[in-house]
Order: sequence, then C-alpha cells, then structure tokens
Amino acid sequence: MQYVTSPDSHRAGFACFVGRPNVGKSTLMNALVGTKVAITSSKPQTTRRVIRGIVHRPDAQLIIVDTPGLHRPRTLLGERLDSLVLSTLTEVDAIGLCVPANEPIGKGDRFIADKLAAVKKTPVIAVVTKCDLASKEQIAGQLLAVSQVAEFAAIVPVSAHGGEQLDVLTDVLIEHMPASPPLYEDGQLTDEPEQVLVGELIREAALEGVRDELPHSIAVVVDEMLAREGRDDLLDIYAHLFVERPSQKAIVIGHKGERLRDVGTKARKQIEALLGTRVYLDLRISVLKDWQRDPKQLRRLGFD
Ligand SMILES: Nc1nc2c(ncn2[C@@H]2O[C@H](COP(=O)(O)OP(=O)(O)OP(=O)(O)O)[C@@H](O)[C@H]2O)c(=O)[nH]1
Repeated sequence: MQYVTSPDSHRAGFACFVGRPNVGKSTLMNALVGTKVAITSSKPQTTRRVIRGIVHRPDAQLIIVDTPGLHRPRTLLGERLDSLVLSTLTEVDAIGLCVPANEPIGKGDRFIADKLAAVKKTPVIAVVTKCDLASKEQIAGQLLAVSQVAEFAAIVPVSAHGGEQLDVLTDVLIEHMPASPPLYEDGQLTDEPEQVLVGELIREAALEGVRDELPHSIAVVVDEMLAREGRDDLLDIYAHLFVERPSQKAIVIGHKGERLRDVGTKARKQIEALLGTRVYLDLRISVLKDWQRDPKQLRRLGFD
C-alpha cells in the first residue's frame, strides 16, 4: 500500500457494532466493507461468529468485528453469545451502538447501553440505522432520543441499503483508531478462514424459506475442502448440516429431497463466487438432538 501521509500518521484498529438482534449490524458491516462477508437474514440472531471485515484507506485501516445480537441469555447458546460479545467489547478501539431509525428505543437498547457503560475505556458511537425506512422528522426525533440514552462520542444516522452516510461513519470510526501501520495486507477483506465463510453460505441457503419454522436450529460444519486430485480448477467440499429434531430434518430435506438439492445448488453458486473456482459440494444432514442446549455438541459445532 502507498501511504498518502507519512507512516506515522497512519491509523489502524478495531471497531465493532452492537445492538439488539435484527437492527442491521451485519448489513452495515457488509456495506462498509463493500462485499458479502457476514450473512444476513430477516430473522434475529443470524450471526453467531465474530467475523471481521476490513476497510482499507490510504491513510487508515478499519477492522470491523461483527458480533451476534446482544440479548438476554435464554439458552446455553445465548449465554455463550453474550460472553463472546462482552469479551469483544473490551478488545476494540471503538464501539458502534446500532439503533434502528424506525423503531422506538426500548428496554433492549437500554440494556445494551448499560452494558456498554461498563466498558468505560472504549468510545461508543451511536449509529441510527435503516434511515431509508424513516421520515426526516422520525430521524430527527430518533437522534434526540438516542442522545438522551447515554453520552456518545458521536451520533451518526446511516442507511446501509441506501448507501447513505457510510463514508461519514467510516471517518468517525477512524478518528478513534490509534496510530498504527496497516495490520492486514492491502485488498484483504476478512481474516475469517474460508471454511467458516463457506459454512455460513451453506447455512444461509439452508435457512431460505424455512426461517419461520426453524430459525436457530440449523448449524453447519465444513468437514473438508480439498482440491480434486489432478485438477486445479475444482474444489471438493464436504459439509454437514445439523438440525435438532427429526421433524426439522424432514423439512430441510423436503419432498423427495428436492429442498436439500436446491440448498446445495444455491450454496454452491455462492461459494464458487466467493472462492473464484468450481466447486463440488457434498452436503449431508444429521440430527444432533437439542444441540443448542448441550455443551458437548456446542463445542463440536465450534461454539467454544
Ligand atoms: N430498509 C433497510 N433494511 C435494512 C437496512 N439494514 C438492514 N436491513 C434489514 O434488516 C434485517 C436485519 O439485518 P441484519 O444485518 O441481519 O441485522 P443484525 O443486526 O446483524 O442481526 P443479528 O445477526 O440477528 O444480530 C435484514 O432483513 C436487512 O435486510 C437498511 O439500511 N435499510
């Protein structure tokens, strides 16, 4: 990378977005980074892993850590998610608290604001999301309401879908990054292992159309990714979908296996686009009884 300023004035650091489930954190991160690295859905709690997206600028590098929706723990999985979020908060240089423009501030937002108050050292920027869904008056009212919740380093209204104010938000976040040389190579968008991204794409395809029936019961493990012997243009991917009950397995498989085949085709196309190579996807499905509540199974699925 060419420095436009002296290396001494280069900034680099970590930021993360927190907020109630479904407020648009993943979508915002994708819009800032400019590519699809975290999966999004219209159901809450889609995000389960900390995925980093990297914004490269000549004078700065902003590494964004995506966190699962911070929520009161209900299941063991919920507890794991919350401790993951809290440990993330102490390791970043700036936190963006996301609140949608089109919904009143509620208990959930205050619960999170209280948690953030405990992370005293890290500056918190309030991000009013989904501004395309609100009128000017509504946005103005929301900015005022947000300013009354806590002391924020800044309040920035944005629309990830409309691409509005994303540069402003990036600038504000970068202001809070420490002086540092770039931490990642130019052009690198995420440091998530490819295997995890591939798993997320499969999970996204599997959720399509069945989110109402089993939004949180699907997990994916990618067992192996291997170049086909003697071929450098074909990757064999072996992956497992896990559900919690036999009835869910039947839903995912569909009539005569049609749904599962569709899931495989959709996921394969996305993976091919991500990796830039042809892919053969071997997708199996198994029941892992009540995996969300079982510590051993959670470990097996990578939620350590
Ligand atoms: N109209 C509009 N919709 C948005 C915007 N940003 C996100 N959404 C929608 O809001 C829903 C939730 O977005 P996500 O990015 O998955 O939300 P999240 O906060 O990461 O959700 P969790 O992973 O559950 O914590 C999706 O249906 C998005 O398409 C926006 O700027 N405008």
